[in-house]
Amino acid sequence: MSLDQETVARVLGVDVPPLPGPVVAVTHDSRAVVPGGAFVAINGFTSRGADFVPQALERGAILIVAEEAIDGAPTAVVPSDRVALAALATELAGHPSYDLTVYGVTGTNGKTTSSYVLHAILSAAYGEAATGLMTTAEIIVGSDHQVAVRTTGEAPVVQANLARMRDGGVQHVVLETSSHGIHLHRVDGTRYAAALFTNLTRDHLDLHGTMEEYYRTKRKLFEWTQGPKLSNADDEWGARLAGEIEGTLTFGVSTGADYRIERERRDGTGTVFDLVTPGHGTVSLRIPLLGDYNVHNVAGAAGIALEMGMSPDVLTRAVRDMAQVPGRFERVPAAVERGFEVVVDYAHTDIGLRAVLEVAREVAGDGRLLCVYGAAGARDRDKRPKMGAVASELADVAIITTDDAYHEDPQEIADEVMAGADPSNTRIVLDRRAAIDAALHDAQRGDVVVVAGKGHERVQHLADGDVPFHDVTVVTELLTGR
Ligand SMILES: CC(=O)N[C@H]1[C@@H](OP(=O)(O)OP(=O)(O)OC[C@H]2O[C@@H](n3ccc(=O)[nH]c3=O)[C@H](O)[C@@H]2O)O[C@H](CO)[C@@H](O)[C@@H]1O[C@H](C)C(=O)N[C@@H](C)C(=O)N[C@H](CCC(=O)O)C(=O)O
Ligand SMILES: Nc1ncnc2c1ncn2[C@@H]1O[C@H](COP(=O)(O)OP(=O)(O)OP(=O)(O)O)[C@@H](O)[C@H]1O
Repeated sequence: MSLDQETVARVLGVDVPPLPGPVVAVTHDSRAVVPGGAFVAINGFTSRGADFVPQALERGAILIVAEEAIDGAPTAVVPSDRVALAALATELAGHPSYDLTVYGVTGTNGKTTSSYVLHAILSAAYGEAATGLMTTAEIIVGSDHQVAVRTTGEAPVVQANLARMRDGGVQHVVLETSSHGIHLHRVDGTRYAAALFTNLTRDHLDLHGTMEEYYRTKRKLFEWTQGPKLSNADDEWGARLAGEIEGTLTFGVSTGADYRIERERRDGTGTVFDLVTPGHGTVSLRIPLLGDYNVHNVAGAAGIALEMGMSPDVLTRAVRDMAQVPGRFERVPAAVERGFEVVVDYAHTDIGLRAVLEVAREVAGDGRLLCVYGAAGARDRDKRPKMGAVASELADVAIITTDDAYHEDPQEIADEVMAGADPSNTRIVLDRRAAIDAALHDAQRGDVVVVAGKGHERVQHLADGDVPFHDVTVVTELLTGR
């Protein structure tokens, strides 16, 4: 689709300079401009889009959109660059969300897992070809899986993917919606048919300033959604959300929850629990996932599915048979043959690490728990010693290694983690492959090895550049000698 000058002016609500032809595409990145495209020059956190206008023009941009006039460039001056980006991207894509049923999932933790669970239920109900998923880990369109870059991509990415889904025959889409996505207008123009809120804990305050602002940002998703809305009754902010947004139902173990979790218990490699529902009585669910938090993730997704008219039978089958979520307590099959477990998990904070190690400790039973982990560079240094303390407390053997160090020195990061650790059960092996190898050599029958921090990710970001690295692949290679 392309947009003539009149349409661009209508969509942006401002005057647009004469154009040599229709606008065929829009982007916020000068490096991605195509001839006949529009470039939205965003005033970013670190650089000014205006500085990239010459490059955009060189690449064939016919329109610049910015919050201020730019000398020598055909500019439409708009009140908000990011709002304009989303408006043009949505119009160019033909408002795809209006032809789809979009399920939004938000919250600090559990978004990706809940999104995968909901996607599994939708696939069981409507068929794989009719379902799509956009998460931190993957973008799935029918049977096509692609590794994702952002949780919620920039508006042109979100809209292009929704359009691709619509054009490919998809009808039901789960859209993991981060607070960055909402705050930075990446999902403006997207119509949500249903919304799920998992929980809210301290995070991303660099962007939102206060917890109150962080909460209000997430709440917008519920303000936009016309259809079923479900929130976590066991979470302070989730309970508040249900009280503030009319028509919001709740899930959780709390007595008053509309979808109530009861009789949760471990069952071999999974968990069994009852979901007491408002419309379908008690539904017994068996899930191949461990940990209380996953029972919450499944309960939320299940509640949304039932509210959207899916049957308890489909739901029960779907969650029983669901595949592993990439990088979330993902068990590596090659280890099982050796008589121990290797679990790859995305936990990259002290809270996440504690959650995963507690579950792994239960799985290990009388066996030992080994943990390979590290802290990322370029962000939140406070958590480093805390991660060290948690790993020493819960694991028998802890190996600190390199995560995404970015521009920082991996040794210095490791030393900061070590400062909180107990040196009697912790050592540093900076090379991530060597650290994993050391843990695998040490592991014996009945032990559990947790490789934490990078989950589904396929790249390690280091000062010298990006290096391909995928924990599950590396573990498999080391175990099978390939
Ligand atoms: C903190 C944050 O969200 N930053 C976003 C912000 O970056 P920024 O303002 O620093 O951008 P900038 O580098 O100053 O550049 C300004 C503009 O110049 C453009 N540019 C830049 C260089 C160039 O050569 N040409 C060019 O046109 C950039 O595309 C950008 O539009 O605007 C950029 C584009 O508009 C985003 O890509 C970028 O996301 C960065 C990459 C990021 O890491 N975001 C993370 C924190 C994020 O969004 N995470 C959430 C998940 C959170 C969670 O749940 O854990 C997510 O949804 O993924
Ligand atoms: N409901 C939950 N409550 C608390 N912790 C959780 C919950 N679900 C998952 N976790 C922990 O957080 C980690 C990340 O889970 P998940 O990817 O589902 O969350 P997320 O919100 O999508 O986070 P991200 O956007 O960073 O991927 C898991 O590996 C697990 O350790």
